Amino acid sequence: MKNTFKEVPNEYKITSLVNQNTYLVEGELKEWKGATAEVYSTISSTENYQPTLLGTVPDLGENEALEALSSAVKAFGKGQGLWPTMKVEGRIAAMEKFVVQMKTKRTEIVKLLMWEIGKALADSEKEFDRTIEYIYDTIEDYKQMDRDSAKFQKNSGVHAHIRRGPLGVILCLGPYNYPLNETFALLIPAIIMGNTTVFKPAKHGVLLLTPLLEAFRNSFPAGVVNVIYGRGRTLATPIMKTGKVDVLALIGNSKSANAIQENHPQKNRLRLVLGLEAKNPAIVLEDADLDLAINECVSGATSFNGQRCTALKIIYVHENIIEEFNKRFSDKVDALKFGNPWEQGVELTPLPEPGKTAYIQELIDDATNKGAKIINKKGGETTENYIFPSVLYPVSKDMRVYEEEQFGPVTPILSFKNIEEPLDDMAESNYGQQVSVFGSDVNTLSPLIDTLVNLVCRVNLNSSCQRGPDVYPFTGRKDSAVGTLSVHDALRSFSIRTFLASKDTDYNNAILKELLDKKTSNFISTDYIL
Ligand SMILES: O=C[C@H](O)COP(=O)(O)O
Repeated sequence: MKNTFKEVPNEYKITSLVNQNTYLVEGELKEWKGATAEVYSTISSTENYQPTLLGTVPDLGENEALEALSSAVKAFGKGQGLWPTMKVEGRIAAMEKFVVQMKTKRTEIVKLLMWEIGKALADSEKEFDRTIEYIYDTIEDYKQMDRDSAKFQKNSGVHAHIRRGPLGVILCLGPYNYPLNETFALLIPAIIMGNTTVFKPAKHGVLLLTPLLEAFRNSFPAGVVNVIYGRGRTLATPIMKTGKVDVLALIGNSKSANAIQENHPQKNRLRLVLGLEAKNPAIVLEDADLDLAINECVSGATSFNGQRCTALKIIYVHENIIEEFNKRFSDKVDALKFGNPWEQGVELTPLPEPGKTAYIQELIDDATNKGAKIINKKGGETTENYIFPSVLYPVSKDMRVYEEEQFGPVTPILSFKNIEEPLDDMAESNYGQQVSVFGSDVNTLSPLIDTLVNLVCRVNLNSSCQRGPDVYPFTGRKDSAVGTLSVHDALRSFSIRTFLASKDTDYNNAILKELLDKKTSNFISTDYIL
């Protein structure tokens, strides 16, 4: 593939470096005078290819990691802190103050999203807007929490008033592919539920948080949000070793999650909220609408270059339609447009991880050495920062691309004769997030869907896999997830149901009435007196 360099339009040029020289602890943006790490984009600003320097971030060490932890521990204050005891209205006001400021940073953040992780303009804007919506929806859901779910023994002689309480100190680690939206899918519900947090952004997609640090600082009480920069393990290891982290919230891979949680001295006490790998399959049945199936499979496998945990990472096609499917799928992949994120109609964009093209090439070499072919014409063509999507067929179980989560532009295809073949593979897989099934006969689909829901957590009928809308539960079986995210579920994942109980006497009832009449009580009131 030719180098497709095009002059960067003025509005998207990097005119000044983002030199982030502070980190956020105890409500203070502390100046850092030690070592820094340079942040590069794999997108070139010049015709002769070279990565573009975007700025620097502090390369913090153990002392600063522990300082951030102490700040969060102090803010939680053994349950007595200002934030965990604050009334619902106070927390909502703080979150609203934050989101109002965040909205003013859209242009700046969208531009950094494009440069830092190569996300196309329209998708970067979508990520920003989706995150704003996520915050507002979270606030609304928080107001309504538990109003429809409390059940207590009637006529027990005891009144119960329910609330959701915080869990304590949360260590949050976000992913590079959604450095804003998925990171905030952890951080926002964790904060609003009254927890205090230490947050380390991903290596790519780190500078785009700079415009938000002041908003974090001035919206929440000191120590509620602490933001540190540096290498994940260097910072997370000493933090976990203290045993003072109550929840590890991470979106990334299970290897990192395991290594980090291992350091906690009382692992049984540590709660986990994890979004991990997936290998979501598409199953294309013989009677599928092929136009629809191919369109959905191409976008499902290639959007954001396959760097989505929800991407279609393996495709099973019935043997009677495999030839036609492969031909049309490959042609459609070859027609995808590669370019810089701000280019009109761009569908494939530079990969932010410099080593990614080599890894994808390894998977391709391994598969082709074992008998698969690259069946699309442009498959495997490279530039300095990209490798064009390869469509591999026939893929077998001894190939790495069958097993590994490629998280990049390569799509393995297998054919099947009996539906038990893909179903058995799914049952044996280490993952269990979602599946897409394409077909039209309800008599076939109905029992199939009944089985699929036992293997994964979301079945997409005649459509590709995705996380949204963000109010839907987002989780997975086996190594794909621990806990559930989404607007509604994350509030529950980051809290515990607690209640105030009192014997049904005139004396208690008088006190309760006064307590609950206070509009700002964290306890949901009379609805729950049974
Ligand atoms: O990387 C995993 C994301 O949760 C994918 O989200 P998405 O389906 O909205 O692209």
